[in-house]
Amino acid sequence: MKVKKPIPKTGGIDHTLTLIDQGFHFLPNRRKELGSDIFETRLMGKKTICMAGKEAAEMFYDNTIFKRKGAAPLPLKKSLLGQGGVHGLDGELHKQRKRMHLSLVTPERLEDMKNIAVNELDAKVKNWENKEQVVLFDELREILTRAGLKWVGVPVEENEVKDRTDELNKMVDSFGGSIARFRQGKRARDRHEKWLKEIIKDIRSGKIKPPAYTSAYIVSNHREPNGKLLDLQTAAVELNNTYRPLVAAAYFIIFGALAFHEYPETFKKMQEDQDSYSHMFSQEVRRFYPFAPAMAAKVKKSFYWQSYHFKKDQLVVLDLYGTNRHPDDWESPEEFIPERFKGWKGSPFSFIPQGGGDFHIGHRCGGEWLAVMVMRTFFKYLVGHMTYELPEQDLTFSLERMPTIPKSHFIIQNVKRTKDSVEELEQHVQSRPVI
Ligand code: HEM
Repeated sequence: MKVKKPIPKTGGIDHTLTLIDQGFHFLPNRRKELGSDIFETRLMGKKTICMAGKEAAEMFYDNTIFKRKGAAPLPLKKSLLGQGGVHGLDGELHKQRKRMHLSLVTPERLEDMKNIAVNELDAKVKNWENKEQVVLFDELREILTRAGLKWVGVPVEENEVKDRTDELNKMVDSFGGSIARFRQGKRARDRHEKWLKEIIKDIRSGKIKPPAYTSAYIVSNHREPNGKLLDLQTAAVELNNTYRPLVAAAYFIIFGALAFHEYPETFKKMQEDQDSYSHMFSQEVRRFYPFAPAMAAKVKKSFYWQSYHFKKDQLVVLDLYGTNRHPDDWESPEEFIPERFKGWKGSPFSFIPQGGGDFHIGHRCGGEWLAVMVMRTFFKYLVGHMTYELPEQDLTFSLERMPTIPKSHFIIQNVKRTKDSVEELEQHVQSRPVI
């Protein structure tokens, strides 16, 4: 007979409101209080095991013992993720769908994205020269929306860009427990999916002909293991999954710009970009600054791990933010040190800002290379292709809000474009693995 070790428990009845209140602090605070990387609590009325650290992540991403069906809360699916998409699939269906997603991010297509995105940025910077002030976060979200839609081959009229940007922003900003933001995110998703469904219909009927290498073409024509096309609703969710998350990179780009300001030595190092500094810096931005707090899965079949019992259908939450800062795996985790990634040979389970483990057979984010590449290119642009000043503003960000961003949204002024072309950035080939 196995000897069961009790999992430490939080007191109280249900901690959903505490989670909403404490945001990124919730899981680390409970772990500290209980002196344990694993604890049991109650969230949204359900008993939930929460855990952090490399070993816990390795177990969490083992899809022979964990499943995603029924794990993500319904509000998250109605606003941020969509219903019926790859995030919630298991087994063969997941593998098949994931292959479709990974087929979209070939090295050539990553380079395409880099070039599209940096040209969109460059075009905007020309306008910024004539503006008194620019709210960088808001502008970046529009730039990435434009770039994402162009890259996936979805046609968008100039007069639609504002609406499409607003919809993606609201979806991405919808998690974290605020009812108002959830409602906005859900309405935005409904509108956006309705628009996408018409486009997919037109692609299927041949009225719109995107190139065969684009997401618009591939997702519209993808067939399920049963040989059928994806139903329209699921196709809209999956097509959206191929560019919506790019908007999340805007959060990290702003945090990188904040790091240039708070750690001025990094600005100079980025200009020199020795030893792929831009890569190390982007990795450290993703490790150090908060975006995705945690992921949820359910136990597929009962098992023991370190003498703790995991019962079938038990809800389990992995602390992504806390794992990226776990003292067992990171030296001085609370310090911003890009050089820690020099020749980094760490574990795919200790550095998990976009999920952990394997891209192909597991749920690790399919857009990680793409996000890092766009981040690197934008950081290089910020230090080498333009100059700007920061006026007085509130650059603090609250760890109680999920997702979070500096309160001022990062205002810049006196913008000058300092190079005539972005050719140098286009030629800087970056599509290398990130893990
Ligand atoms: C900074 C930007 C991004 C962040 C923070 C981010 C974060 C994440 C996270 C936390 C997951 C869930 C991992 C899990 O289920 O355990 C995920 C999954 C996923 N992401 Fe991203 N992501 C980003 C960019 C992208 C981009 C640009 C794309 C597409 C081009 C993308 C496509 C996906 C897909 C398809 C999945 C589902 C993987 C699966 O369930 O197998 N992501 N991402």
